[in-house]
Amino acid sequence: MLQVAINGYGTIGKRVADAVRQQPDMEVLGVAKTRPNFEAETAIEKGFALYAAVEEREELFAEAGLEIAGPVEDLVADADVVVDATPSGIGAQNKELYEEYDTPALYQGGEDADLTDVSFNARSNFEDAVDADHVRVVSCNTTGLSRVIAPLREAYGVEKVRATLVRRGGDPGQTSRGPINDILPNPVTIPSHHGPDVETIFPDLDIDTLGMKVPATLMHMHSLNVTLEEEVDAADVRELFADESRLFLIPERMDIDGSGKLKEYALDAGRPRGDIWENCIWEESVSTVGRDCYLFQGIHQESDVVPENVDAIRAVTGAADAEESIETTNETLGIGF
Ligand SMILES: NC(=O)C1=CN([C@@H]2O[C@H](COP(=O)(O)OP(=O)(O)OC[C@H]3O[C@@H](n4cnc5c(N)ncnc54)[C@H](OP(=O)(O)O)[C@@H]3O)[C@@H](O)[C@H]2O)C=CC1
Ligand SMILES: O=C(OP(=O)(O)O)[C@H](O)COP(=O)(O)O
Repeated sequence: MLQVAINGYGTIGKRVADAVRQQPDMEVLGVAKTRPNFEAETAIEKGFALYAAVEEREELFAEAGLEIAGPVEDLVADADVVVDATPSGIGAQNKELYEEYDTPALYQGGEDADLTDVSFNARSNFEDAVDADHVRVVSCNTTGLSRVIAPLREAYGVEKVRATLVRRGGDPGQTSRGPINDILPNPVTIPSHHGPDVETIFPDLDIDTLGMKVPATLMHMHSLNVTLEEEVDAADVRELFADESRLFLIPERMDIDGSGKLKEYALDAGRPRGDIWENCIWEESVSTVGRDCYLFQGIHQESDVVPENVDAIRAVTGAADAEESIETTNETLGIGF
């Protein structure tokens, strides 16, 4: 059994912890936090060993009646792999700690690409992360773009990708985020960081991305134009996507017209926290004009990177190959509506 440490138990960390717990070949050794808020309480209620990420704050947990298993150093020392899911920039500060204990580490998309040798997307470059010591699981948006680009490249070749990303302003719990009543070019400079980030997965890809932020919390929305190297019927592209386990083609008959109904569907389907691990591509939007392919997809920012983290754990520990890992992760989490 792989012993997995989760350092940073917030939006991503708590989801990764639950997903790891469902795997037959790994278990959660413990989770680390800096303060005894509601997430610390639920971690304890779920039976996760809770470690103090900052030694001086350990007594705050005792004052709140929460039992601490030890300092984060103990957790890192005893783990086979650590998933760092701390806020952007903190992962870079933690790298020294993981190196000190010689524990392989995964970082999240908020960290700079040059923090690690490998940026990871299970469908696209699992092998690059095999036995690596430091791997960055790319951001929710980059994951969403990579999952679509990989099969298109393999099947038809891709000349150029142009993507406009309509980004949710913040997660549902991020009460300090905005905009509240505006539409922001964000970043206003072009390309947005997403294009170069996708190139960490596909170094020779020609891609331009533009970003915006809107007053929404549920999901991101991508408008994609991919110029292929050959003319293809839209029906063939739809078939290609239908074979991809982490792409959900929303059928017209479902009458799902946006992120709100997608989330409602996920909740109705019994998904934990209403999570949607798959890219949600509107089937009717998949169109071709000559060599240009177009589509709209919704990306659930809080959860699409969760299965990717589980697969990255297997990659860095050499526990399984891509096909086996993706299959196990999909089956255990229930990926595929
Ligand atoms: N949310 C999203 O949509 C996505 C986020 N990401 C990336 O994932 C990473 C984490 O983001 P997210 O989960 O949203 O962030 P959150 O703020 O929700 O969670 C981060 C957690 O880390 C804890 N933390 C803070 N400082 C430390 C520390 N020094 N050591 C250990 N834990 C600490 C915080 O807990 P405490 O209360 O104890 O301070 C908090 O619960 C970022 O790189 C982000 O860019 C990637 C894809 C999507
Ligand atoms: O990695 C994300 O988005 P991004 O790919 O647009 O940077 C996550 O949705 C987190 O974004 P945030 O930096 O707005 O919290």
